[in-house]
Amino acid sequence: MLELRIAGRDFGQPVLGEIFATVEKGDRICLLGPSGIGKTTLLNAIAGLDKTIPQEAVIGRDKLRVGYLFQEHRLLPWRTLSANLQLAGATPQEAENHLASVGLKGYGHYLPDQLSLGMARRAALARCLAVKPDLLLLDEPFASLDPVMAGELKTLIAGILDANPSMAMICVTHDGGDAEILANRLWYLDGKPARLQWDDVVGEAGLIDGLLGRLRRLELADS
Ligand SMILES: Nc1ncnc2c1ncn2[C@@H]1O[C@H](COP(=O)(O)OP(=O)(O)OP(=O)(O)O)[C@@H](O)[C@H]1O
Repeated sequence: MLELRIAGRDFGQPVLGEIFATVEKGDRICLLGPSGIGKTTLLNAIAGLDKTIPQEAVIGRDKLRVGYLFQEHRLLPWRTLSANLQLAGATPQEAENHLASVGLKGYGHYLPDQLSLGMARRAALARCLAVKPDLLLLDEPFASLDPVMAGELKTLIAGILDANPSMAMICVTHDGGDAEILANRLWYLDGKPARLQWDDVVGEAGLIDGLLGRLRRLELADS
């Protein structure tokens, strides 16, 4: 459904090197890698937000609806949640339904600033759903949430993916444990410039244990 042929990206100094990969329907990819290595840069390139990356570098994106959950909620602060979702393409009823599906039933008339961090993150996720995405891009969706809220959001996202088996997801995370719950595939970005050092399908418990073991050893080596 998507083919990446990204030649690279630099910001004065090289950040991303060549990135070659494909994303198929139903792929649930967790994108891991050291802090500052270029994970958000790669997500922006995939989303088409980085205008320095030629369109031909991300083949198939023009046919896809993409929902992007940024690190900040990026809801329009002067519009209600329902109005924010309607701007993304939902009808008023669909907006209510999407909000209910993320545990915000009855909050359609709230303004983003009236929400807690966790609620705002879920409202932003509802806005992603309003796009009816083929591809969901999540940039550290659990960052800054307390463990209970993070756990609830993880379960919510896993439920959304289970209910939409053809939807693909790429989720940036620092936590290999997230991958155990969400991923059927792992990307590991590293190097200067950064490349996908691993692109592994998670088929069996043993394989994911092996991958997470490798990751933990790298984390230990880093610290
Ligand atoms: N707009 C920009 N202008 C200049 N440098 C940038 C810009 N965006 C990113 N960078 C640089 O590119 C590198 C990669 O940044 P990026 O945010 O993609 O990393 P990351 O892996 O997502 O980091 P983290 O895990 O800490 O969120 C960093 O050195 C960053 O300073």
